[in-house]
Amino acid sequence: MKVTVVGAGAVGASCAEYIAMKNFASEVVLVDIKEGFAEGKAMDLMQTASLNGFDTKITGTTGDYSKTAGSKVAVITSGIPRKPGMTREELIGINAGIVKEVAANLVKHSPEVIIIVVSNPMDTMAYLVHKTSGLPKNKIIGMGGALDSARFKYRLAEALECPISDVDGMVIAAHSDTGMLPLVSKATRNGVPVTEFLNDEQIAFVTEETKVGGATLTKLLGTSAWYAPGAAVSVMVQSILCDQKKMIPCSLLLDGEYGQSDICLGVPAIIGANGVEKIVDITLTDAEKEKFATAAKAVREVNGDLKV
Ligand SMILES: NC(=O)c1ccc[n+]([C@@H]2O[C@H](COP(=O)([O-])OP(=O)(O)OC[C@H]3O[C@@H](n4cnc5c(N)ncnc54)[C@H](O)[C@@H]3O)[C@@H](O)[C@H]2O)c1
Ligand SMILES: O=C(O)C[C@H](O)C(=O)O
Repeated sequence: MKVTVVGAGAVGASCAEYIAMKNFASEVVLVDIKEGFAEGKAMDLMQTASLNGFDTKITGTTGDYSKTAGSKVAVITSGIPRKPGMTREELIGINAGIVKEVAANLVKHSPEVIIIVVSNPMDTMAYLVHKTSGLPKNKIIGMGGALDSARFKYRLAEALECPISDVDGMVIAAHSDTGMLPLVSKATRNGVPVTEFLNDEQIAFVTEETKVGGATLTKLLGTSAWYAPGAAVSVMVQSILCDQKKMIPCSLLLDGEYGQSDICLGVPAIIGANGVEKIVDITLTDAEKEKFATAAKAVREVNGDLKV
């Protein structure tokens, strides 16, 4: 099955690379606006195929969406990333126009496509695609929670001084420095709540470092991260293409779930061949419910800046 990745920059190329390396898609089409850039990235990646042992065909195009026709999944990574000191929300002015136009082009050539939105501010960009693309709500999925949960597990393993494969945990709510909600109450090491091993100070550290995970990397790299974002997208694409029905926190259009409507926010969902198969309703503590509502309020304010 064919996957399109729009934006052949840092994140887009990383998505294509991880998808190809996992060998579950027949073709990945990279699209970029910069002349020759997607073609060059595709050729470079294809020259890793014999070395890395994959058969996925990677092609590139400068803006020719006819080459994306018949895509089962399309990933939108086009747009600008933040620089150190910026918030993701500051990117809305440039990225909203790009995301809206890209989504329209994708749907024109692949009316049945499932879109994964990556460009920031992601929750608002996912909402924009819902408002403008005409796709049903199960076919628009924002990527944030998969990445933020991976960062949560990284910080938990560091604090627990244990292998990452020992830990489990999930981050929901907004993909923003302040609106992320790492679910400490549900995080475990081999099924044992992490609260049995970590004190309040350690938990506060893990929580805060998870929330500012993207900002920390942006400060270190001078631009935002790409390896873990690409890997997170590849997990979501695989769950769709292989109908794995994995439970992944994603930014989805809510219609009463978690007390919110007409907004995209990170919630656990079953991701399979139909895109969003089901939003999973989990019990939150009162404090978590309050934080979820506060995150929703902030995202609503950003959504208010959209001209839709
Ligand atoms: N949701 C997440 O978890 C997450 C994670 C990492 C990055 N991001 C976001 O992803 C976006 C991309 O980040 P990056 O580091 O890859 O940036 P980048 O600058 O490396 O790549 C972006 C690419 O988009 C291309 N582009 C711009 N306008 C386009 C258009 N109209 N059509 C096709 N291509 C177009 C650019 O030419 C560029 O190659 C940013 O908005 C960033 O904030 C989100
Ligand atoms: O931090 C960013 O701006 C990019 C992305 O949202 C991330 O979390 O890595």
